[in-house]
Amino acid sequence: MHQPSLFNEQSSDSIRLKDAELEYWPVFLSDKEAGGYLSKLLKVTDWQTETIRIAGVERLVPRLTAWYGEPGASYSYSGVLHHPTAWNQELLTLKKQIEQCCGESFNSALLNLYRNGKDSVAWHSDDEPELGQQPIIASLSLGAPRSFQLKHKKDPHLRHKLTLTSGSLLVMRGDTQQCWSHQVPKEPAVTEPRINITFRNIVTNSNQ
Ligand SMILES: O=C(O)CCC(=O)C(=O)O
Ligand SMILES: [Fe+2]
Repeated sequence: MHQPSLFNEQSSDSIRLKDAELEYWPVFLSDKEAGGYLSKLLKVTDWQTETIRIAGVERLVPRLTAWYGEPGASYSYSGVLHHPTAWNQELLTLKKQIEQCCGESFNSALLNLYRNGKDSVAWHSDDEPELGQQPIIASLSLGAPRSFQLKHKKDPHLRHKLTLTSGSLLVMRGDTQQCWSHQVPKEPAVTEPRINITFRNIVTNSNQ
């Protein structure tokens, strides 16, 4: 289904999956705009190397991460509490554009840098209590196209795969996080970097 958006010229596709609400804008930003943001954010972002503990063993997370947002939008993942870095101009501009497009507001963003195809994110859902009951997550991709896979938690044969291209926007709503997991698998043939930014709304004392 191809629907023109009310707010910009780009059109979005609804991805029809049981127990999920997914909307995909293949060209939210032009190639040129996306390339500009990619090179700027590669440079200015406060990239961190995180560790996670799996079965008692500390391991490096196979990507770099950064957490931005309003003061107070703290978020714990992998057992660590993250305080946000203040928004920069690029992220504020993107946040505004995305908010207008999808009619939601966000107070924080998680940035992931996949340096090449050896970097990845394993199966998970973004269902931390700080994100509220039915989290709305807007995921912007810049750089190398990567595969994004979804798997139904109760019906694991139900799967879906899409390629997130540079400048694309994927919005996940409703029961998507509760009912589905997602991952970005390793793709050894990919040599170029990719940044993914997920805009999120952390429930804080002032906005609940
Ligand atoms: O890189 C992506 O497309 C997804 C990242 C992701 O799932 C996350 O940050 O929670
Ligand atoms: Fe995620």
